[in-house]
Amino acid sequence: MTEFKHFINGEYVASRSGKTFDNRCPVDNRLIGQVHEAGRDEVDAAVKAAKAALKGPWGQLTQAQRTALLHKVADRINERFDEFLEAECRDTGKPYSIASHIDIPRGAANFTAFAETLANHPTEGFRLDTPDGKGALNVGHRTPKGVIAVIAPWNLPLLLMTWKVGPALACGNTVVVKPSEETPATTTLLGEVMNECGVPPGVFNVVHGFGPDSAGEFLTSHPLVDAITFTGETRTGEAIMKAAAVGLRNISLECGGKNPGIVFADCDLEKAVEGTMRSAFVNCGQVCLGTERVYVERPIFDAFLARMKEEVAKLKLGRPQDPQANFGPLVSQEHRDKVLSYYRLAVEEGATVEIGGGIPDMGAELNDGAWVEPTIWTGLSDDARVIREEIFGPCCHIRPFDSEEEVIRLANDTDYGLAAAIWTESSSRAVRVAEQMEAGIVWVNSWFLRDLRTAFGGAKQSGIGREGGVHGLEFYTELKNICIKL
Ligand SMILES: NC(=O)c1ccc[n+]([C@@H]2O[C@H](COP(=O)([O-])OP(=O)(O)OC[C@H]3O[C@@H](n4cnc5c(N)ncnc54)[C@H](O)[C@@H]3O)[C@@H](O)[C@H]2O)c1
Ligand SMILES: O=C/C=C/C=C(\O)C(=O)O
Repeated sequence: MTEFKHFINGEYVASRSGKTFDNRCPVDNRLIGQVHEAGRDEVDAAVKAAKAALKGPWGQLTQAQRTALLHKVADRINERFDEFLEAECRDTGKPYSIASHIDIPRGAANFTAFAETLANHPTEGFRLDTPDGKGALNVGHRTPKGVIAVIAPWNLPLLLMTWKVGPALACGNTVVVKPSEETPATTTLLGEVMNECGVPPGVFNVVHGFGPDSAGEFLTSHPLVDAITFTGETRTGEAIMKAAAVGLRNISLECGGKNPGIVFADCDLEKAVEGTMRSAFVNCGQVCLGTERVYVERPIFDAFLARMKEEVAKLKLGRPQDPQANFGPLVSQEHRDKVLSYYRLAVEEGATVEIGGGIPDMGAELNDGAWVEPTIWTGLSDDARVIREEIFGPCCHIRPFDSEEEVIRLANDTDYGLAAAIWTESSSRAVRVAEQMEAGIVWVNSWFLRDLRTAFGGAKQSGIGREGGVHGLEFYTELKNICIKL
């Protein structure tokens, strides 16, 4: 039985209260271990350790030394690749075949990419004319923001946590991470890696627990936290924004989506099917950028739907270790209840269930797991809740459209604005439509093709701020202008 402790000031520590909660594997619902739940004491100790570390050896490192240290962290994750893979797949149930080429490599790359990008970013300078003719020089000088609270979700635990810890450390901050209560393993393991690499104590801290009235709330309301970066649901983002208002702390919020896929009749049908399949079903549909609303131009609607159904029927459900498996369970029983409630709601709202819609029979050993069938619906009205609310499961609704104008209106008719995917062989149409999408990220003839130098974030209720590349600098550093009179 594994015990997940907090990682504070370079040491694994238990909760003083002795309070723990169960960690279960969604493949078969077996108990993996016990997770210590942080109270205010542990959160306070972690934040104070992070604050103190800013003034310790970490704060004395040059940018080049920090960059080298973060490369070492990435290398060590890669050396311990199999342990990270095993831990991540045990917590989430996702197939090794997927986590081994997305989650774990990106977990390592998030350290190297941001260390390099941020180390090589020029500073701003302006020469100012003055009445005496001698002038002045303005130089932008960046310093770390301080202690960053990182609140992470469960769908891509290592990837989404390091996506924030990487740039935060590259900029010289210290962090206190609160991983999701569903997925404590890889964040805990990263503590060992930090120690092995010689990252000074207090630079990377982890506290476990839930959100409200638990570690999440204690951390985001702690007065010594200088800024909060969050990935998760929009409603949680609202709570975090309120917590950050006290003391006027900065926030970066990456929240939910209800992303459209737009398939034009002039697309390469096979490419569109392959991409839409991934965008709706990879990671059991638990990707914020995933497509839950698919709009297909009427002349190819029947052909597209038929091909999608064929491909869904071929998805291979199985244990993470099964090399053939490309579809795992949802993250938890609780999340399965939510997704199944939408499966029922879709029928009540008048959907035609084209494929799936229920619980698969996985056999005696796996039937207690959080499995659901990959599902396609048609026939819902545009105001159905299933069309408007984020489900975060392996499902999508496919609807025909007749004109570019109509599909732009439909795609944007949502409170969210995270991502969109457009499938067309016409580059002028692709650009025209992409420019009109109310979304932070638009893919043309692809999906989840990520360049870490680019801006990442959401429009409307999908978030506030942009991270990625140099964009994170605005959040992770304080920009000071130094004006030197000559
Ligand atoms: N935009 C993005 O980049 C992105 C990426 C991945 C996931 N997501 C979104 O995340 C959601 C799924 O993840 P989830 O269910 O873990 O999200 P969630 O909002 O339930 O939880 C995220 C984290 O917030 C913590 N939390 C909850 N309430 C809190 C509070 N009041 N104060 C402080 N912390 C609190 C949780 O314990 C967890 O660690 C989906 O909505 C998905 O779209 C967005
Ligand atoms: O579930 C959401 C996935 C987000 C992906 C990233 O943040 C990324 O690729 O950096």
